[in-house]
Amino acid sequence: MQLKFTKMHGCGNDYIYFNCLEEELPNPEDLAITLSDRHFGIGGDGIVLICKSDIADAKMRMFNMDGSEGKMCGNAIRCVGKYLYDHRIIHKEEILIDTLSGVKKLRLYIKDNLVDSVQVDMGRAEFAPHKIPVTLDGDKIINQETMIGDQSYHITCVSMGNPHCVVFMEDIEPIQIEELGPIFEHAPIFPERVNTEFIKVINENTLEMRVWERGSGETLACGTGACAAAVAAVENGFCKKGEDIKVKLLGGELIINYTDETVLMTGNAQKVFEGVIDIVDGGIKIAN
Ligand SMILES: N[C@@H](CCC[C@H](N)C(=O)O)C(=O)O
Repeated sequence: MQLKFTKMHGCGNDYIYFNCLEEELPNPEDLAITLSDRHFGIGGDGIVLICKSDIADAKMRMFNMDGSEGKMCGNAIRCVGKYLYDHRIIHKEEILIDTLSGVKKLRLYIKDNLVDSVQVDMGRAEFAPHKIPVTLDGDKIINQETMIGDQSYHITCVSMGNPHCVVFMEDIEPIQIEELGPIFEHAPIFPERVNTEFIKVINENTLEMRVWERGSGETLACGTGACAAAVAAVENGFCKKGEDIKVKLLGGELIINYTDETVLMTGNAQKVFEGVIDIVDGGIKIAN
C-alpha cells in the first residue's frame, strides 16, 4: 500500500501530513511512532491527518511521536490551512478547522499565491482544574507553589484545549530539559500527563520559551504552549491583556494576543518536501 505525505513545519515544530480527504490511513497511532523516527523513518514530531468534516472546511487529527493523540496543535493547524489553500482544496482566506477541542477560525495571509503565515483564533484559555487534569485544589492554579519530583516550583496551569504547565525562570538556556521535562510530564498531579513551558520574561511584550511536549519531548516550538505561556504571563502580571506578546522559541517566533474573549496566535507555516511511502509487512519504506 502506498501513501502520499507532505512534511511541513511551523517554527520548526515538524509533522508529517496526510491528506485523508483522498486516502485512508490505517493505524495512525502505530504510523506516528514509525514515521516520526528521525533515523529509521521520515522524521518529525508526529503525524497530522487532514480529514473530512461536516461542520467545518476540514478536520485535523494529530498524533504525537509516541502515538498518543493530541486534542489540539497550534503549529499544525496553521500548516493544515496552508495545505488546503496551496493545494487549491479551499479557495478562501478565512476557513474553519474542526479539532478534538472544537472548531477554530483561521485567517490565511497569502504571498505569491501561497500561504505564508496564518492567524488562528484559538478560543478561550481555561483555568478550571476539571479542564486541566491536575489534582490540586482551587479554581485556578496560578503561581502555585507545588512539588514536582523532589523540588518545589511555582506553576501556572492553562488549558488551550490541551493541558499546559507554565514555569517562569530566571534563565532557561542552562536547564537540563531532557531530565526535567519527563519529571513534569509524568508527575502524579497530571494523571493525563502535561506539556510544560519553561519561560524567561524578557520584557512586558516578549517571552523566551523552551517546551517539553507530552508524547514528543523537547520540540523547537509549541503553538498551544506559546498561547499558554502568554496567558500565564498576563495572569502573573508580567504582560498586559490585549497587547501583542512575542514568544521567542528555539525554531522561530509566534505573536500571541490574549483577551477576555479569546487567544489569537499568528505565525508561519512552511512546506519542507513531499513524498510517497510503501507500507509493507513489518514496516515502511520510502517509495522510489
Ligand atoms: N506542538 C503542538 C501541541 C501538540 C500536542 C501536545 N503534545 C499534546 O499532547 O497535548 C502545538 O503546536 O500546539
